Amino acid sequence: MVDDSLNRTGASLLIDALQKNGINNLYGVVGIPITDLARLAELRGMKYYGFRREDSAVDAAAAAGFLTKKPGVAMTVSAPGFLNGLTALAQATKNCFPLIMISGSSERHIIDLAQGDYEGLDQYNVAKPFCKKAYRVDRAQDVGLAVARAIRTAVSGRPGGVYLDLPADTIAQLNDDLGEKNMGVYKLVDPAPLQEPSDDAINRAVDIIKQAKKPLIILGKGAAYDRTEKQVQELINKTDIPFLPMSMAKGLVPDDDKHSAAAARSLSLKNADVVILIGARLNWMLSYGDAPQFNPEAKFIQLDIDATQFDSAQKISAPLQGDLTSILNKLVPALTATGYKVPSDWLDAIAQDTAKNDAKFAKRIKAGETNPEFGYYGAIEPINDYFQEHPDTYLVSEGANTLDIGRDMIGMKLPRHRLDTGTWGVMGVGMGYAIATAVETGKHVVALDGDSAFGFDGMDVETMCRYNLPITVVVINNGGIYNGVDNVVPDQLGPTTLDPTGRYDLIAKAFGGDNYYVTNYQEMKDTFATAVESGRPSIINVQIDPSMGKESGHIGNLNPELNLKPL
Ligand SMILES: Cc1ncc(Cc2csc(CCOP(=O)(O)OP(=O)(O)O)c2C)c(N)n1
Ligand SMILES: [Mg+2]
Repeated sequence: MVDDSLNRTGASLLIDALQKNGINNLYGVVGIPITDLARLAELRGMKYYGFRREDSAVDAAAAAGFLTKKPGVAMTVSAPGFLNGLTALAQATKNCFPLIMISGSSERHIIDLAQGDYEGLDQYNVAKPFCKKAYRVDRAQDVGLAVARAIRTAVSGRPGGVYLDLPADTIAQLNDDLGEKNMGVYKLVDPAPLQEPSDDAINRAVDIIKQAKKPLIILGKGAAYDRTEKQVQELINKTDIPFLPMSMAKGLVPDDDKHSAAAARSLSLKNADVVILIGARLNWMLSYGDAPQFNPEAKFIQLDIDATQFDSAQKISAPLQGDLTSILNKLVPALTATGYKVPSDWLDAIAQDTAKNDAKFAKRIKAGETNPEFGYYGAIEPINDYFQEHPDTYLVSEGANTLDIGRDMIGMKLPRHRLDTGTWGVMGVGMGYAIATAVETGKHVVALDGDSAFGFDGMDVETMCRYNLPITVVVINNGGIYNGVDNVVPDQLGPTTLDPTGRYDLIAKAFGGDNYYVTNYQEMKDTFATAVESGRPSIINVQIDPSMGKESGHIGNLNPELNLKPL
């Protein structure tokens, strides 16, 4: 009798269930009790990517979810490993990225009697506030169903993070309760069912838009995630309605499309009389839709998969609930059938403001090429030039000034090619996001980091080198969080001070990657394409002047100012 007991273990059933549902990449940090589980996954043909810290691994799985629309899957050990992954689980849920975080855990009776297990923690209950749903699977026979539930929960409705609690006992437990044929593992049917809005809802929205004198479309990362580029481009081309992309929606419509209002952001928000939110939430990033940023008379139309997003901060005059593609497949023909076109004076106003702001920005960029105090503009212009020539390169970015100036300077032409710190502005997502992007797409990835941001997960440069991934990390070193000079007590290290001349690039060299060090525009211009085109893991350390950078970049207004006077 062939001993097929391994095939009936919880571990084997977990791997079968993931593979049967088209999931073949695992991101994690092993240890008790998941090391053999990871080995078995590799034996069964899955690709396991081992990281140096769990938040990077879970961030990687989250980015995989955003890029593929299938849940990314991360695995951690119990307690400390689980807790390290929790920030990334919460971040994925906040960003609506589909993710399943699986953590080894303890037997219920040991936890519930507080008997003090090795790395014992009530993870199932700790996880609940930080994810869309938490599930615990105590019996091997339930593993197939647990994976099915986790996948469906992660991708259906508003996507997000799901926690799957996997006690050590379940991993090795044999499933003797089901027939040889049906081990409880199956391929889900329609994990994320389409949801269409009613005709009434569509007509209500059309009636409002066709009266609009100054409409504006705001594209959120939800519109990028749901692959709405075809419908959105048609909507814009047929009506001429101008658009504003939020950062991870950049490229859904090419940033250089003539309908972009990005360079006239203030004017377009302040004057729009109808604002059409497509997968974008009226949260802090859009000043909750309040004046003075927005027109107090503006009417809001919102397209979202989750009705609870409506009226989160403003009255929504035309709520459209459903998956964005289904909504747009009804809305676009209904609106274009009316023959509606935006009045030319609105387009002219945006075009004039765009020309004025673009001219100012161009001057700042030009000056950056020769500024003796080398700064962000001279450092990032070569990156933008490269992306205009090679739009199928992916960009991951984090930092404050580095993030904000990079977002304004680097035009994207393709959807889902930019990932960044998202709704929460979490530092330390860069390496995980970059590694998963390289793994999932096979394309060249540029990770544009501030020196502080890079410090959160820089050890995963070793991971990037170990898998020999085509990632070019650009560390903009201004010697600090925001800059290297804001110090209130002279001659001592301040709260935002970092090493002003540190050589972050040598970290790549330490692990077999390539390293570059630039101190001016021309050196960056000569170096950047070489590094990316090499297809090798590398770090470019860009040494800029420590005086460069504002407190908190473009969101300094959020800081409670104490108006301190330096000594
Ligand atoms: C997990 C977490 N901890 C702290 C913070 C607070 C923060 C926001 S931005 C930032 C780094 C800014 O410095 P950097 O050098 O990266 O960029 P630059 O402006 O170009 O100098 C920090 C620490 C956040 N957002 N997340
Ligand atoms: Mg910095």
